[in-house]
Amino acid sequence: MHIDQLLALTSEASEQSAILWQSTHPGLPSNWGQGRTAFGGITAGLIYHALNQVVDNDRNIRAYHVNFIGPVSFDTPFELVIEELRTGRNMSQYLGKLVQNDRVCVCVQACFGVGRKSKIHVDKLPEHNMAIPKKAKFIPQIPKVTPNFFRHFELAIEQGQIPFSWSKHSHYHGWMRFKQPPATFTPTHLVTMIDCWPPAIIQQLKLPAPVSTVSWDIEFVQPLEVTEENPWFGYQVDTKLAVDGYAHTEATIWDNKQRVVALSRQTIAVFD
Ligand SMILES: CCCCCCCCCCCCCCCC(=O)SCCNC(=O)CCNC(=O)[C@H](O)C(C)(C)COP(=O)(O)OP(=O)(O)OC[C@H]1O[C@@H](n2cnc3c(N)ncnc32)[C@H](O)[C@@H]1OP(=O)(O)O
Repeated sequence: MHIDQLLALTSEASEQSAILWQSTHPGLPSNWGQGRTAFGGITAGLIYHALNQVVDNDRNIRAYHVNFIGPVSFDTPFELVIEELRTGRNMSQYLGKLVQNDRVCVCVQACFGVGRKSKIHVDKLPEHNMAIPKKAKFIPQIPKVTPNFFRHFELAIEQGQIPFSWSKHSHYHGWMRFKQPPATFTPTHLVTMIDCWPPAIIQQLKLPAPVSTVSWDIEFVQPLEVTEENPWFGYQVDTKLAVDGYAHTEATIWDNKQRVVALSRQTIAVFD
């Protein structure tokens, strides 16, 4: 099922109180799965989609913190619950939860803010010299090894090796995009897509092993300006530390015009 069809299955947010909204969703098919759970990008993206229904449109997403608390089962309905924690003149902060069978599986704290005039201007954002690819690079679809959700994305890996290849590297450089273009590319699509990269450390494994993102911080440093139907986004990730079964990674995401659109940090649990 295409991402836009999945998003469209979300019910309109019903107001439970002045600060609480709830949407329902009939459940995710297993072809959006990553092992026993739903792909983290789609669950974080669905919460963003629900948030977008209630946030004032004068404010843009600034920071998005996600915790993947427990597995999301396939073909099982869930609720998307949004609570406004505070709205001021400039900023609004929300809590978003994906609740399945009365348990919180994914929890988000999101921070939206209006752009303001400021005398402070610093720009030390990184640049890259990767050329936009003509097409995706081949990644084998191996049953029980390549996660099901992976069929919805295309990657062009420029540096780093494919997962489980006993690589010495702990970084990836490259490009990503949807295999089937979304009707309109929105921040929901960006949130969904960034998580499709293999965690950089799994290229070091000799054999397949379960890996799960447990915590994810995204900072949206500039608003999206999408000018193409299905743009490539640049991605560079490095592992800062991997020890005791946890890896800590830091990534930069560029649009196809070399503008940094997001900075991303993840804590990843590896069960090797
Ligand atoms: C050669 C070419 C290849 C090409 C290939 C290309 C692409 C390759 C891309 C990869 C791309 C991935 C990257 C996506 C990133 C997300 O989308 S991950 C999905 C989002 N994250 C989640 O859903 C995590 C939700 N949280 C949790 O499930 C739990 O809190 C945690 C993180 C597993 C914590 O573990 P815990 O407290 O020990 O929990 P518990 O329920 O007891 O489970 C532990 C067991 O789960 C297993 N487990 C952990 N994660 C999973 C999983 N996803 N599925 C199944 N079992 C799992 C562990 O191995 C462990 O097993 P045992 O050792 O007990 O047998």
